[in-house]
Amino acid sequence: MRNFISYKQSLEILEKIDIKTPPVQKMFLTQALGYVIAEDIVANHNSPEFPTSGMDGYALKAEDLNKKTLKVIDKNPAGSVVESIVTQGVCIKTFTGSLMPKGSDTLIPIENVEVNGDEIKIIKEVTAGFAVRDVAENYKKGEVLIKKGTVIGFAEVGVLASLNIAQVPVFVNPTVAIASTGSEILDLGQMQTNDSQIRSSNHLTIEALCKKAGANTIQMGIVKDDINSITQLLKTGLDKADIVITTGGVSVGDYDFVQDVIKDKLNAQVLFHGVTIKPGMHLLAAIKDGKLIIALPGFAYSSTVCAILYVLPFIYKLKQTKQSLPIVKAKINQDFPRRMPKTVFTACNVEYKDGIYQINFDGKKKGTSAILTNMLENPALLIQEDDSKDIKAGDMVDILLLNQLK
Ligand SMILES: Nc1nc2c(c(=O)[nH]1)N[C@H]1C(S)=C(S)[C@@H](COP(=O)(O)OP(=O)(O)OC[C@H]3O[C@@H](n4cnc5c(N)ncnc54)[C@H](O)[C@@H]3O)O[C@H]1N2
Ligand code: MOO
Repeated sequence: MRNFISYKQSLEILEKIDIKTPPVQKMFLTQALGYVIAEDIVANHNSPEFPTSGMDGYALKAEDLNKKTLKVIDKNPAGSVVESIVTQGVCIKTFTGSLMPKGSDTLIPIENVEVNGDEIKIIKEVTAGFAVRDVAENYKKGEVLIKKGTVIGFAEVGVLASLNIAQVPVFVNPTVAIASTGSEILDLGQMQTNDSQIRSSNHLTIEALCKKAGANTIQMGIVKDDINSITQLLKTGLDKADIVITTGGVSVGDYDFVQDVIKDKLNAQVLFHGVTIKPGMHLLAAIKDGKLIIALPGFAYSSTVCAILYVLPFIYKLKQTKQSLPIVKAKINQDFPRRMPKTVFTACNVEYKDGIYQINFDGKKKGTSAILTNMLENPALLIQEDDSKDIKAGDMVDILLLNQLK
């Protein structure tokens, strides 16, 4: 007899799994986008190192701001260091990004002066210290700029570049092996020989989700409902990957062999088999030699939802990030009664309007868990917890933003 557990319990079990810290590798900065930084990144210098001009203009002493005219004694282009010194009554033409010349403390922009030969007349005053970028305005030597566990995005790339870190220490990404089981499913391009055969989408949907989450993937393709083939496939997956995912063959049919293979052939430790969620009630999670096996149901919507709910958070965990699923509040446009004592995930459309997320079910198809097309365009999943009440139009509800999955 299957011992069903709640969604919450199933998440707790996966959260408790002890995992080894992944190895660290050095990655060229240009290749490091999306990887997870394996060390705190500390500034090894002040930025800027010296007072620097933030505008094009004339560097002078603040005490000279009330002088009628000032003599321009030199030019100070960005990229070179001017030797001349600003003394009383003189200024140096200085540009955005140039170091402030010695003796100066204020930059008067070119728009604020009239130029007559080698003299300037101030026509609009500025305050003392104007347009001078202070030492360490951007960051200070010794400051932790990027914390270990951060996913490298565009801003991290820029900050690492400004620190001249060409090789970034990152964690090796986890590897996920994916296979779909079923004697009725065909891979891309495979010849159809009878009417009951359908194209497999699951192995490719899940590969795409895992790749998006930054995992390396091993696509193992399709295998028939045959105990030996499934056993062999799972063994190969366990050899090569940190997580092995299968789809199909986990419910109660005569040909649902995946569970038997996991339990009896591999002698894996089953963490749970059966969760009170819709879709995905037959989901099975097991551990073998420190590797996680997740056997998802065959239906396309079920396997996709369950991969999002279970596989992605486990990838985040293996990657050592604090990433989590993008769950936010949204306003629902219709009543939505509670249908069953399960945690239910229903596809809806989401838009951000009038400062809040709003959901509706326009054009969403009703039927079995086979309907993957409900996840096209601007989809989200409405989450109804197992102990939740009937939802009323206008209520704020929890949704999972599918287009913001990382
Ligand atoms: N008597 C019962 N029958 C079923 C139950 C049940 O409790 N009692 N549960 C239903 C639910 S809920 C689900 S979910 C499915 C899960 O079954 P399996 O995981 O064993 O999956 P299959 O039977 O292999 O396939 C289900 C369905 O999905 C299609 N499929 C399979 N693989 C793919 C693929 N790679 N890409 C696209 N579509 C796929 C397959 O043809 C079936 O139509 O069981 C219910 N039955
Ligand atoms: O468990 Mo199934 O995934 O509900 O359709």
